[in-house]
Amino acid sequence: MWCLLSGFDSSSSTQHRSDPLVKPLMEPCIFIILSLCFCVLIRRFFFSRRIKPTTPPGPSHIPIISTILWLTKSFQIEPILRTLHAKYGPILTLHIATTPVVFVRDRFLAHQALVQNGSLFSDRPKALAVAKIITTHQHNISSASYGATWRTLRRNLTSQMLHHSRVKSFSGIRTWVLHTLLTHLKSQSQSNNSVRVIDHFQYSMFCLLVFMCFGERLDDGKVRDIERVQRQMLLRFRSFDILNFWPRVTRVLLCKHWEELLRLRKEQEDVLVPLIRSRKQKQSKEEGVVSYVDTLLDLQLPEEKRKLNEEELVTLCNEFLNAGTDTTSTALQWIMANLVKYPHVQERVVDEIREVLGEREEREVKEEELQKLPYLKAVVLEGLRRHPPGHFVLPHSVTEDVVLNDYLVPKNTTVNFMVAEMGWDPKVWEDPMAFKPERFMNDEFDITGSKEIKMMPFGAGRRICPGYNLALLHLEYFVANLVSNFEWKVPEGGDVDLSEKQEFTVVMKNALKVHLSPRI
Ligand code: HEM
Repeated sequence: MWCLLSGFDSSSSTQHRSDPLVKPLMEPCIFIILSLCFCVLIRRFFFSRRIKPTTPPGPSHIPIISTILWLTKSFQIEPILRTLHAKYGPILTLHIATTPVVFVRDRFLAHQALVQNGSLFSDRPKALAVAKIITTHQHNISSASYGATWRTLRRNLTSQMLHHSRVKSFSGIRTWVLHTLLTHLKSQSQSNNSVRVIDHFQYSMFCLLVFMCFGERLDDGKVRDIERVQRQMLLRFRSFDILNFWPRVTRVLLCKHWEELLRLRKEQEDVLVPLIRSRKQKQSKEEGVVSYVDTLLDLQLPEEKRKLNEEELVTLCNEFLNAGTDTTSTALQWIMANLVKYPHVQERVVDEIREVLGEREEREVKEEELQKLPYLKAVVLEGLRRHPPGHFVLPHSVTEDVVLNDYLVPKNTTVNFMVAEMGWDPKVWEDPMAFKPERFMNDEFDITGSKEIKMMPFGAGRRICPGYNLALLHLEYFVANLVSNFEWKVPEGGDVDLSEKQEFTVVMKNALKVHLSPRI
C-alpha cells in the first residue's frame, strides 16, 4: 500500500504517468482512498449525533424546590438511592444541591474512576459557606483541592506521623490507654450487669489521638474537654447544611443557627490553641516525642509561600482528631457487637489468642503478636465490610469532562461512591448481610483495592484514607485485648440490636450494652 500511495508524490508524478503499469493500479487506489474518506466522514457524522454522551440519568427535578426537599431527606438518602439505582442503573444524577450530584454504586465503575482515572476523580468540591469556616477555606487534607497544598499536607501526615517507625514510637501510649480502658471496664462490670461501652471506646481513642497530636499525656479533665468540643461540632455539623443554601439570606433568617456554628468553632479554638502554643514553646527547647503539631509548625504552604496560621493549625488538629477517633470507635463498637451476638466467633478469636499466649500468665496481646492472629484480622475486616463507619467516601469532584460508563460527567461535578453497597454486593459476597469472618481466611485481602475493588471502607485511589494502617492496628489491638481479658455477653433480658443510625458516621442506633466477666 505504501509504495502505491507514494505514486502521488508530486516529484515523481511525470514518471508514473508514462509508466504503463502504474495507470491500472492508480484507479483502484483512488477509489479505495475516496471510499475510506467517505467512511470516516459518515462515521464522524453519526457518532457526533448518536453517541455524544449524556449525563447520567436520574429523576426529574424542579430547581430550588427539589434541593429544599432533598435537604429534609438527607438523613434517609440511602434507601432512596437503592430504589433509584434499581431503576436507573449503577450511576445516576440527583439534583440535591445547587449543582447536580452523581452517585456511583458499582465497584467496577468505582475502580475505573478512582484508581484507573485517579488524576481526574481526585478533586474535592468547592467548600460551601459552613465548610469554609470549619476548614478555614479548605486548608486541611480531606477538603483541599487536588493540588500542591493537598499534596504537602497529606505527605506531611503520611511521612511524618503514619509511617511504620513513627507509629511504633507510640506503642507505649497504646499500652497505657489499653490498661486504662480495661481498668474502667473492670470497675464498671463489678457494679453493673450491663455496661454501655461506646463512651469508653470514644474516650480511649481520644486519649490516643490527643497524645499523637500534642505529644503530651493530658489529665483526664483536659482530654474530656477536647472530646466535648470535638464531638459537639461533629454531631451538630449536618444540622448546619441548611445554612449553605443562600447564605446571605440564611445569615439573616437563621442568625441563631449561624451564631451557634461560630460559637462551636470558637470553643474548639479556645481548647486547642493553648495546646498548640504550648507545643510551640516546647519545640524550641527540642523536647521528647514528635507530635502532629510539631510537624505542622515548620510546614510551608507551597502555593501561598507561608507557614500555617493558628486558625489553620486548629483546623488540621480538628481533622486529625476526628478522622482517627469517631471512625475507629464506631468500627470497634460494631465489631464487638457482632462478637457478643455470635459467641462462637468470639470463642474462635479467644482460642487463637490462647495459642499465641501459650503458658504466659498475663492476658495481654502485644502489638508484635497481632500478625500471628489471622482470624482476628478476618473479624476486623468482616466488621468493616458489614458495618463500614462511612457508607459513602467523602465527596469527590472531577477536574475535567470525563466519560464514565458511557455517560458524561461534566467538569466540577460532585461524585459520591457508595461504600456500603459495594461491600454488600451479593455478586461478590455470598450471603452478604451475614457476619462471616471466614470469608477473609483464604487469601491476603488487599484493602486498598488497587487491582480490584471488592469493598472500600477506606476509599480507594489517590484520596484513600491515609490512616488505614493505623486504624487497622488500633482495631486489632483493642479487639484482641478486650476479648482476651473479658467474656463479652448479652446482659440478662438484653439484646444486640444491629440497627443503624446516621451521625457523622453510621453508628449503632441502640448503643451496645454488655455483661462483662473477667477471664481467669
Ligand atoms: C476505621 C477507621 C477509619 C475509616 C473507616 C476511615 C475511612 C476514611 C474514608 C472512607 C475516607 C475518604 C476517602 C475518599 O474520599 O475517597 C477517609 C479519608 C481520610 N482519613 Fe480516614 N478512616 C479511618 C481512620 C483514619 C485515621 C486513623 C486517620 C488519621 C489519623 C484518618 C485520616 C484521614 C484523612 C486525613 C482523610 C482525607 C484523605 C484525603 O482527602 O486525601 N482516617 N477515611
